Amino acid sequence: MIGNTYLKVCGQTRLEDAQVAADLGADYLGFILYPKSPRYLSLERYKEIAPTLPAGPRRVAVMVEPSLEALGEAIAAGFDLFQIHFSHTTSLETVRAWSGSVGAHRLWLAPKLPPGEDVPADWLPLAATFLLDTFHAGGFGGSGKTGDWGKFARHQQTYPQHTWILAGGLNPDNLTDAITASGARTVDVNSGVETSPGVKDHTKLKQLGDVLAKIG
Ligand SMILES: O=C(O)c1ccccc1NCC(=O)[C@H](O)[C@H](O)COP(=O)(O)O
Repeated sequence: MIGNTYLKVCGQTRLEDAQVAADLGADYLGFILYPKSPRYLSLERYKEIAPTLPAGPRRVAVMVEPSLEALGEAIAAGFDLFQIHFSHTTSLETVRAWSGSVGAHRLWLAPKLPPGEDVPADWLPLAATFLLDTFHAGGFGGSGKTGDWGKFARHQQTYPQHTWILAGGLNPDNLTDAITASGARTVDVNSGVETSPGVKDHTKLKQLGDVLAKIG
């Protein structure tokens, strides 16, 4: 936690970036196990670096519509939390199976919600945490574009028993406005603190830490 805000730094591929994020006070490190992502890290590579990753932050497996087998492999690799991106048309049965597999307390649901669509009430008991990312038709995450901060605020106010994570295009320049407008207590950063996909910009990360400390 930096100030009063929990921080996830996503798209980790390098030990040195994970260390800088941890030194800053990041609560979560995200590893994208999705081959189509430019920040893809194979599970094999994750297992290689896992023993030398900084001890503090919790490790989040970021997956897209995983099979139960793939989810099982991520569980076996020792991740703490499981962030699943998925189409809003995914069946309730599928979401229920993910929840049953990892447990609602370890599941972060990241639905790809088109503008105007809210999180369906049916999904709420299936995960303790929801990550609201920017909708972009061509992909599932890492868009670099900011989303609907008002929609985030409404969900967080309506369902305070859940943890809500704001994602999408956040960077040191817009973070203060984003937190003010959304009321987010947990934020996810990715391309806004990179020099290139999968490579974190240590100067921007430190700037981000300063911004969060100033917000308090
Ligand atoms: O970042 C990706 O490439 C990605 C691809 C597929 C699924 C998820 C992905 N990222 C997950 C995240 O949690 C990102 O941090 C989130 O989408 C925000 O990214 P950005 O807009 O770059 O800040």
